[in-house]
Amino acid sequence: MKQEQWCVRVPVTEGEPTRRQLISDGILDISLRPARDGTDLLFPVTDPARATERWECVALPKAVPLPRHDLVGGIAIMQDDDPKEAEILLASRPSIHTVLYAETPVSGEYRTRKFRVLAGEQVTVTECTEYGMRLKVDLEAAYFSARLANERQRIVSLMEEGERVCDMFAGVGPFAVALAEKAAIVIAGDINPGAVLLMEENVRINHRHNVIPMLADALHLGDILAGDSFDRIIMNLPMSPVPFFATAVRLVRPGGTIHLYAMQEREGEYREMIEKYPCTIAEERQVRSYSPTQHHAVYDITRTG
Ligand SMILES: C[S@@+](CC[C@H](N)C(=O)[O-])C[C@H]1O[C@@H](n2cnc3c(N)ncnc32)[C@H](O)[C@@H]1O
Repeated sequence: MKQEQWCVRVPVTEGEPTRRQLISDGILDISLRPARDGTDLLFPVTDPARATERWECVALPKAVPLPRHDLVGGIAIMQDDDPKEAEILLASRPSIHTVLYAETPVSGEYRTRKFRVLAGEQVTVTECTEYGMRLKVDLEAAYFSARLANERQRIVSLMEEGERVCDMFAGVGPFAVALAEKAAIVIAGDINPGAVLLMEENVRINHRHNVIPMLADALHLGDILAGDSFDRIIMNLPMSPVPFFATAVRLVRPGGTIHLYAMQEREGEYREMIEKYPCTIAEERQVRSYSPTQHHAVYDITRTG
């Protein structure tokens, strides 16, 4: 659609410096495309006093603001229950196949949510990529959050080649598969059979030959893996890690590391509990903020004795 507007005429050779000047003066009309007339360019402006003439310019399509959402592979999870906005979101990128709304918060032993499809395909399954790793997820069947992607890479960077690793709450296997790049072996347990099935698939599609997915209650890992000891333990059950910490200490070798993830309101909240064991805290860091009062923290803990 064409629209008449005040314009500044300049030779094409002066186009770029003029465009920059008009932007810095705050008078370039960005809703219209600059026009060409022979060897001249006409920049639409909002200030008639700076214009040389009126000219017809083509209107640019307006950028549609997208509703707030999280992306996991081809699934967008919207924060509002709004099917009309969901259709806009679905149309915004060809890679989005489904738009979901979470009907419940993350809850229960499996840390899952119930979803309703607002637009697109009736599925909760998708595949995402994280630092080259492919992950098949089913957002309703098993917990998954893409927000720990950087944290997983931090742990990989701390590792030595050939470590023995145990991931006590492995979910669909994002830590296990990522850490397997450097580890000799990763034992990866979860209590949710749906998560373990997806983890097996993720191990396979990423061609890992050193991950053992295991359907197991972490409380029993001390007995299941009796006699084994590990260089590194991942404990990512941030809402309730305390009952499992004794098992983690039992599984890690002296000098080895436990990464304990915890949801906390104040810094150092878990320090006293940790220091009841033969352990020192090498580092405590905030991974991400979770709510106005809580943040997801990680304690890097060394077993001393
Ligand atoms: C917060 S999720 C973390 C999953 C995964 N580590 C990740 O980063 O995506 C916690 C996982 O612990 C599992 N879980 C809960 N209680 C458990 C238990 N007693 N033993 C083993 N796994 C458990 C849940 O099924 C869930 O998959």
